Amino acid sequence: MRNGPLFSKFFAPAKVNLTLHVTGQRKDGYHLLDSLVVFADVGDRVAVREAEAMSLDVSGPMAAGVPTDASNLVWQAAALFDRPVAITLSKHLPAAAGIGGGSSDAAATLLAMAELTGEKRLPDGSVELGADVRVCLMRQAARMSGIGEVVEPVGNVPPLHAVLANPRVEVPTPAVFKALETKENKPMSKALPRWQGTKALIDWLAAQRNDLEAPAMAAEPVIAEVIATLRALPQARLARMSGSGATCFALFETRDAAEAAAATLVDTLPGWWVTPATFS
Ligand SMILES: C[C@@](CO)(OP(=O)(O)O)[C@H](O)COP(=O)(O)OP(=O)(O)OC[C@H]1O[C@@H](n2ccc(N)nc2=O)[C@H](O)[C@@H]1O
Ligand SMILES: Nc1ncnc2c1ncn2[C@@H]1O[C@H](COP(=O)(O)OP(=O)(O)O)[C@@H](O)[C@H]1O
Repeated sequence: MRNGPLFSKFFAPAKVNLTLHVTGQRKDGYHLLDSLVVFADVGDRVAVREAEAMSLDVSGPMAAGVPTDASNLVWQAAALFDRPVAITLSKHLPAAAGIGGGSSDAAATLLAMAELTGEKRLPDGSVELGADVRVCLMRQAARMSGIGEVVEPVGNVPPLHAVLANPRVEVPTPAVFKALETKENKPMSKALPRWQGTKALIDWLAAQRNDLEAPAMAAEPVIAEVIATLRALPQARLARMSGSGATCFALFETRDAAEAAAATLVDTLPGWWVTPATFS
């Protein structure tokens, strides 16, 4: 007996680590993090439809190279529900890019499957699909700690206007963590400030870090070029890498400034993936 709709679809927003402090390493090798995470108004799209057998169709401008079999996280997420579905995944985010494509797609699939099946609880194994899946299920600004399993919503993050840029090099997350020299770095302040608007948030962010920037740049020197290029954009207030890279973001005080800067980059660097975005 079915107890949900025949079809369900969810947006899978890009996850952006505004800060990423690596504060230690567990015995099993996983790293302890302290990260302020936000979500963008750009992302992938996932849809699931009841079917006789599992299938996956991957399309969209960033589909090239994304697995179309059971190794895709959307397939693994849907399979946890024990109900065959036809999945369609429209890729707009670059893969292996530090903006959680796989984790956000997995979270969107879990939400779509829960709607389709009428399940109130997510199946065992859901958050183990990836370290970022828990925060991606929340889909709102959050402070993420532990190895990604501790997620607290942060309610007072003012909207941020940004340009996201990726030089189209894939950076494997494990290699970047492995190359990080100092594993024990300072966390963010215990209590986060109550930012009075976008400018105050950007000023505070400027004093925070992404500890994975240095090892990612050592592996892919073009990331330093991306950050320098973003920093030099008119009205850019801050440029930083997200996650383990190679996607970087520049922050602006207005959406108009972000859109104008993105248009300049698209013209001068046609080989890069570039988009204006608003984070919340
Ligand atoms: C670095 C972060 C920051 O948000 O983002 P991305 O660069 O992936 O977007 C995440 O912690 C990544 O999350 P995710 O990409 O889901 O990680 P997983 O697939 O679970 O782990 C990939 C590998 O990264 C390393 N890893 C991941 C998370 C963590 N806290 N410590 C680690 O050392 C481990 O080597 C692990 O095998
Ligand atoms: N739905 C998916 N989208 C992108 N990559 C996926 C997906 N499912 C599995 N992968 C695999 O996961 C790897 C990491 O991709 P992704 O999750 O986008 O990166 P990151 O860990 O940097 O956020 C890719 O190289 C790809 O082979």
